[in-house]
Amino acid sequence: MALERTLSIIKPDAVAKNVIGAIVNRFETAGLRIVGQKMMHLSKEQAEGFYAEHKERPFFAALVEFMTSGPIVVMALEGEDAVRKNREIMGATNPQEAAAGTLRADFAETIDENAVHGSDAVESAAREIAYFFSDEEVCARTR
Ligand SMILES: Nc1ncnc2c1ncn2[C@@H]1O[C@H](COP(=O)(O)OP(=O)(O)OP(=O)(O)O)[C@@H](O)[C@H]1O
Repeated sequence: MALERTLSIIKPDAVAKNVIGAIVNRFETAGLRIVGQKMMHLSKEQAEGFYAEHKERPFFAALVEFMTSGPIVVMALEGEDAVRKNREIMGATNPQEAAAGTLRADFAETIDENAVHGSDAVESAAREIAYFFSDEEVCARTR
């Protein structure tokens, strides 16, 4: 199985609930390693740029408003099959449909405030990691 990297975001609702550590623990327990991490408060332009593929969707303005409502934690995660594994740990986009024991089942209530983001493919992961991190900010785990 391939060693991959993926982007994870702990969204403003989960940061406000003070569950950063609980969420990080799920990733580490599943064997994913953090290779980049920072807290940011996105500007409107940064949030619009990140979610540009959704700009024609009816929920776009609300999504940007939510993502700029407070700080987030962005992480580059590395591991075997990291993209799929991260999405499995997150659960379905709509927390009402998320499997028991997933992050969205445990830490989110609604589809518009759903605790976490995870890249959906290796290609989008590379683009999304580069959106938030310079090369120097992503560190190889050498020991
Ligand atoms: N019908 C909707 N109503 C409100 N917000 C939505 C809706 N669909 C998606 N969103 C918001 O837009 C985000 C991006 O939607 P997308 O379809 O890419 O879901 P996802 O890939 O599961 O989530 P993410 O990209 O955040 O990991 C969702 O996480 C959610 O916050």
